[in-house]
Amino acid sequence: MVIHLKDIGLIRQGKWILDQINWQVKQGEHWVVLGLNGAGKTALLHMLSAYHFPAKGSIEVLGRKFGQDVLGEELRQEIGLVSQTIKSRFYDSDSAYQIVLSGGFASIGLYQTPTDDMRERAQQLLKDLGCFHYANRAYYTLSQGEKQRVMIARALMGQPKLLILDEPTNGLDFLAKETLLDAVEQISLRPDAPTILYVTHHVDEILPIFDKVLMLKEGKVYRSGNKSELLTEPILSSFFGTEIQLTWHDKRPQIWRK
Ligand SMILES: Nc1ncnc2c1ncn2[C@@H]1O[C@H](COP(=O)(O)OP(=O)(O)OP(=O)(O)O)[C@@H](O)[C@H]1O
Repeated sequence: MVIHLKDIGLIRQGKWILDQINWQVKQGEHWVVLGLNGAGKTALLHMLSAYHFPAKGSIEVLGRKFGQDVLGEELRQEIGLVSQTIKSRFYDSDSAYQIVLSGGFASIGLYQTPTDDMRERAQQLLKDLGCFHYANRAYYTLSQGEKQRVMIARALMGQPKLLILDEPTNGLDFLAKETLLDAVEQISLRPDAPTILYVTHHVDEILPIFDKVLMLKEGKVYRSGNKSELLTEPILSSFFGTEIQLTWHDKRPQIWRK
């Protein structure tokens, strides 16, 4: 089991921002976590990465039980997390290559000397993610879409078992978004592919590689399970609280308000 949450509740400032969360992610599955603003998606991800501890329930991630096993840094080395919060912590003057390399040490900034293997791996990842031609450019000179792909390459550097992408297409134009989604698809085909959790509020970003969907609403699991059963007009309409029309193009869903 990659993730096992049993009746999880998380309190912030006296309020249950997550409650009664039951969720199991098995090896080989790729999940989309779908929810509107404020649904609790980021809180859930931070909990999975042991930045937050639940007030109730039990949680196991990558075979580690929270509260029993040693956690924190050790667990985070096995998780590749791409989120706005992480992105804003990088030193702007570092090159794309240095930032990817730093992923091998799970550090912000490069303080240790990378091995030849690490350099080779970083270069290969930059190529795989289509970032090689700007590898030596300072991070701050990159566009949002370029930065985002560098962040994903960095997250893969530590050969994570779990890759969490938190709204990775935020601020990207149509083409940059599609390029990034192509990259996500490619990652799922790698021989060392991690389990991917893709967090979004955009239904059209649910790629065919994602078979499973966790629908979060107001801190609770609205529904979770197979995409084919959950992405229907009645379920999406009641989830979003408005009449939804759903169509599929190339195995990707699109929705409109009726
Ligand atoms: N430290 C905190 N103190 C109080 N409330 C919090 C705290 N952190 C989060 N919340 C609240 O918990 C709820 C869930 O927040 P969260 O950031 O997880 O939502 P989200 O689904 O990621 O939303 P978005 O799509 O807008 O990023 C929100 O109502 C938020 O205001």
